Amino acid sequence: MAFEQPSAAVLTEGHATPRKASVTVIGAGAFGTAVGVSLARGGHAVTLCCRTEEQASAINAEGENRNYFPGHALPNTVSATSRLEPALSADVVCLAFPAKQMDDYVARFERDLPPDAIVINLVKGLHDQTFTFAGLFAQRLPGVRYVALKGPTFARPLFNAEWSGLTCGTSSESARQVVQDLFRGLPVDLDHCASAEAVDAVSAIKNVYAVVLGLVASMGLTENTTFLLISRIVKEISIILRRLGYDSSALLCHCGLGDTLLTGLCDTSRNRTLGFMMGKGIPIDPNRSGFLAEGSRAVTTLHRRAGGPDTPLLEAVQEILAGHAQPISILAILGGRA
Ligand SMILES: NC(=O)C1=CN([C@@H]2O[C@H](COP(=O)(O)OP(=O)(O)OC[C@H]3O[C@@H](n4cnc5c(N)ncnc54)[C@H](OP(=O)(O)O)[C@@H]3O)[C@@H](O)[C@H]2O)C=CC1
Ligand SMILES: O=C(CO)COP(=O)(O)O
Repeated sequence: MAFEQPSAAVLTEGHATPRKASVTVIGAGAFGTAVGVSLARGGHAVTLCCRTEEQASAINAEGENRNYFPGHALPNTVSATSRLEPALSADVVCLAFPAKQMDDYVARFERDLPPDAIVINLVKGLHDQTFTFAGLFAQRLPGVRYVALKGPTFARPLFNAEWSGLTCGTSSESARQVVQDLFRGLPVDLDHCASAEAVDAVSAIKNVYAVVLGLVASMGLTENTTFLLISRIVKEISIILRRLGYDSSALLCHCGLGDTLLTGLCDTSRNRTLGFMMGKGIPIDPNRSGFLAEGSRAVTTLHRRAGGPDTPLLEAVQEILAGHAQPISILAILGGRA
């Protein structure tokens, strides 16, 4: 599928009338495809960067991403490639791959990404050394205008153009403007947080607590107990954000409470499903292909950096996910006081 790339550097600071942008989305999975399709509907030219040439060729030949959205035609301004380097000169580069791949991609960005690029990070995870990906980019790619774009947004409803909310976490005013221009006219409500670190942190932390809610749901608890748990989860998340020195107002943005509830309460969530299946004693490999439950990985970093006696749910889920405690042990926490 061929299309004309719009000229480079369109959405620049101070531009009076936003023009259409070229957007690269790295990761042609569920969320990368959904975001790419949304932006294409807004008139932008989108390149999906696939892991394999086989997938890229199939998308270009068939006009659909049959691995993730079979039977759904992609807009003709979406194309696919497996060649990363040329795609990095787009106006905007979106990241939508598993968190564990971030170090590899950052190494490639150091080599091939324009130093003042705009990077929109959709990945929800933590980094062993810098904790947030915002911190990683600040350290390794300091010229890059980094945006953490996270929200209560399952891929399929976004793909289906249902109204969704996203938080634009960035300290760059020009990048914020670009994100607003990108989503103009689309069914996406954007709110803003000046701390990309806080947005990154909260969107990874909520995955861990979605596992907790899945565990407890598997034990058939009532509404009261579920919402007691939610109340305690919100307290733990705010304790963690304060302890790490992040702006806890991110909890009130779409990426905070909204995503904690979406992921923790909806069966579509992979993180909640992981907890639910563990609670039921059904063996599940959180690393198996096609089931990306980021909370299972983030929990170790989160626990090491922010765990303490005042975060007993985090302590419990870390032990359970590490195989050191039985899922039922989560119930012992519910009677305690924060
Ligand atoms: N910002 C937001 O609101 C949201 C963010 N997310 C986050 O986005 C990220 C991606 O999630 P999602 O799209 O749902 O996941 P999927 O599993 O649907 O897609 C993952 C993508 O990453 C690729 N991938 C898998 N393994 C590797 C690897 N080793 N190296 C390079 N690429 C790889 C996959 O390629 P292949 O198909 O070849 O396996 C696929 O393109 C996650 O961090 C998730 O938490 C998810 C939903 C909402
Ligand atoms: O982050 C998500 C929705 O906002 C997706 O949640 P899961 O990764 O748990 O499926």
